[in-house]
Amino acid sequence: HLRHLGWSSDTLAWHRSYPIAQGNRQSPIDIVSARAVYDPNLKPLVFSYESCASLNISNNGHSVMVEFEDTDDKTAISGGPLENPFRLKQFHFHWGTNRSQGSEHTIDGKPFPCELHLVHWNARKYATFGEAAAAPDGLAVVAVFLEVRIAKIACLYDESIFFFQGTKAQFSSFNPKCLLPLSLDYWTYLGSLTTPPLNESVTWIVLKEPISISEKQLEKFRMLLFTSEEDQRIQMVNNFRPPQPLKGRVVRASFK
Ligand SMILES: CC[C@H](CNC(=O)c1ccc(S(N)(=O)=O)cc1)c1ccc2[nH]ccc2c1
Ligand SMILES: [Zn+2]
Repeated sequence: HLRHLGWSSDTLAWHRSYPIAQGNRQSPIDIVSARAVYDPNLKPLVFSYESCASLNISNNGHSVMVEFEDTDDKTAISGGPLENPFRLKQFHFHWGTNRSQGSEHTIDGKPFPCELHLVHWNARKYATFGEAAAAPDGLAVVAVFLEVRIAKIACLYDESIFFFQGTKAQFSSFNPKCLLPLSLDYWTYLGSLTTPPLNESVTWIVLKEPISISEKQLEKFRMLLFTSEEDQRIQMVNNFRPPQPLKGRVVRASFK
């Protein structure tokens, strides 16, 4: 369990095994809204999540993840900065020990308590997710901020399953459309995976409007564990990478 010195200090050591951690298009970043450039050529985002084929929900050791069947474009995103539809592979979350931290991207230096990532891949150009994850235009991840309000989102957390790393349970026909805010205004920039191997293969699409989560639901995430059954228990919290240098990249906005 020593490997869990705490995610945030781990992230500072990642460059030893993954030198790309100090690359030119790393994620997440702090989005300075005044420096984002409005691009009138950016198209609106289209989420075709109608027929949802969610497969399972699992604790993969660094987040809680819902995986989808991605053998065709039935659950895909198109439009926005993308040339063609990208297929939804999985979604997962990043959160903190308390409300003052947890998200990976920040807006004008402000973090949110939680951030949802909807991970899509370019199945028009690449044969497998793994292949797409290694290509500069292979992945598109939609980031949605979650803020704590007395509201509640569709309960994702099925009490009966996973505390421990490696647990997985059947979780069918969950439609992630209910995880999207009303406004689809977004910022977009070229970046990377925020966990090793940190591949620089992600077109990031960060929605401006957050959705609401209840404190109770956030507490449930914090009950998850990084560790497996036999290990000494370590709470899965603060599984977020801090903002990385922009290195000259421009963030475009789909809205004025
Ligand atoms: C290439 C990495 C991949 C495992 N990692 C991910 O899929 C992933 C996805 C999204 C994010 S985030 N937080 O940026 O949204 C971080 C990591 C991965 C690793 C090994 C593999 N073997 C076959 C396929 C395959 C895929
Ligand atoms: Zn993520």
